[in-house]
Amino acid sequence: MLNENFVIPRSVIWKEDYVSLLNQQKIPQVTEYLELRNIEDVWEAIQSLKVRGAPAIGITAAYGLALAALQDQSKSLQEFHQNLQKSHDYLASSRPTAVNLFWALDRLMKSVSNAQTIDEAKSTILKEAILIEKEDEQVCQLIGEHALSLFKDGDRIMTICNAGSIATAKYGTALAPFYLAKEKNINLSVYACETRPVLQGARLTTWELMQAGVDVTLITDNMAAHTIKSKDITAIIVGADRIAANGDTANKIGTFNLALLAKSFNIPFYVAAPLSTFDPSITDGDQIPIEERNPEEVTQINGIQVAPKDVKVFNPAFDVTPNELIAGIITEKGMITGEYKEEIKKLFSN
Ligand SMILES: CSC[C@H]1O[C@H](OP(=O)(O)O)[C@H](O)[C@@H]1O
Repeated sequence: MLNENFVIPRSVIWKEDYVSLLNQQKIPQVTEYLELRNIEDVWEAIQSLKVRGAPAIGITAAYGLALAALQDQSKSLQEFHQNLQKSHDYLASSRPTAVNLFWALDRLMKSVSNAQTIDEAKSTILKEAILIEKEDEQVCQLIGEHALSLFKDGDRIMTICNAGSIATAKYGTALAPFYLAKEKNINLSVYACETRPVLQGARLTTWELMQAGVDVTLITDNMAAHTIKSKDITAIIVGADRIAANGDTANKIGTFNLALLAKSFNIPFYVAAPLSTFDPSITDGDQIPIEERNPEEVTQINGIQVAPKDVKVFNPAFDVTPNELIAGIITEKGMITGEYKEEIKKLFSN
C-alpha cells in the first residue's frame, strides 16, 4: 500500500479568489505555497517554472484566465471579450512547447463564446477551469491503469524529468503506474534521471516517489546507458509536452537520448500522455516549437557558477522523439502503437 502518511501533493489549488500554488522551484528543500492573485502572478509562475509539467501548466493557465475574467471591470460584453482575448494571448506567451497551455486557454475561450451576460461568462469560465482540473485527475488514473498493465512485479523502469502528481492534477502520467503499483503491492523499481539542467528528476520525482514509499534510485543523465545495462532495466516510460499527428513526441531534453538507448538495448520506450497533450494540427515533430531557456540554468547550479559567465550556451528545454522509437503512447483511452498517424486520427475523429 501507499505509505499511510503519504498525501499526493497537489500543485495547483483554486481558493475562490486566488490560486494557491506549490512552488516547485523550492522542492525538495522547502514546501511552500504561493498566492497568485492576478494574471501577472500566474504568467510569472509558469515562465519561471514555479509550476511546471504540461497538464499542471494548462490547469494553472486556466485559473489565471478565470482570475482575469473575475477581476474584469468591463461595462459591455464586447469589451469583456476583448479583454479576455488579451488575457488569453498574454498567458499563451508564458511558455511555447506544452500544448496543454494553449488547449486549456482555448477551451475556456470557447466556453464563453455564447455567454449572454458578463456575469454568465465569469461564472462559466471558472466552472470550465475547475472541470479541466477534475478531468485531469480522472485522466491520470486511467493512464496509470493502462500503463501498469504493461509492467509486472520486479520490473525495473527508467524515467526522466517529472511527469508526476505535481506536474498534473493527481498521480501524474509517467509516474501514475508507480503509485498504482504501490497501492496494489506490485513491486516496481524506478530509476530516475536527474534531468539537467533544472533537475526535475533529482528534485521532484525522487521527492514524490519516496514520500509514497515507491522504490526509486537517482542517477545522473549520463549514467543512463550503463544503468540500463548493469541494472537490466526492463522498460522506459516518460511524459510528453506535445505529440504531433504522426506520434512524434516532444518531452524534456534528454528524452530522445533515452529513446535511442531503448532501441539499442531492445527494451520498450513508452510515452504516457493525456489527449490534451496531442496537437493534431501539426503533422510531425519538426513543427513543435522547442523552448530555449536562460543560459544561467546551465552555467549555474543553485546560483553557484559552474561554467565561465560568458561561455556560449545552447539550452533547449525539450527534444523530439521520432515516432518509430516509441513502443506505445499510453492515453486515458488506452495505448496506441505502430500506425500512429491512423491511430491518432481515430482518437480525434469521434
Ligand atoms: C506530465 S508533465 C509532462 C512534461 O512536462 C515537463 O516539462 P517542464 O518540467 O519543463 O514543464 C517534462 O517534459 C514532463 O515530461
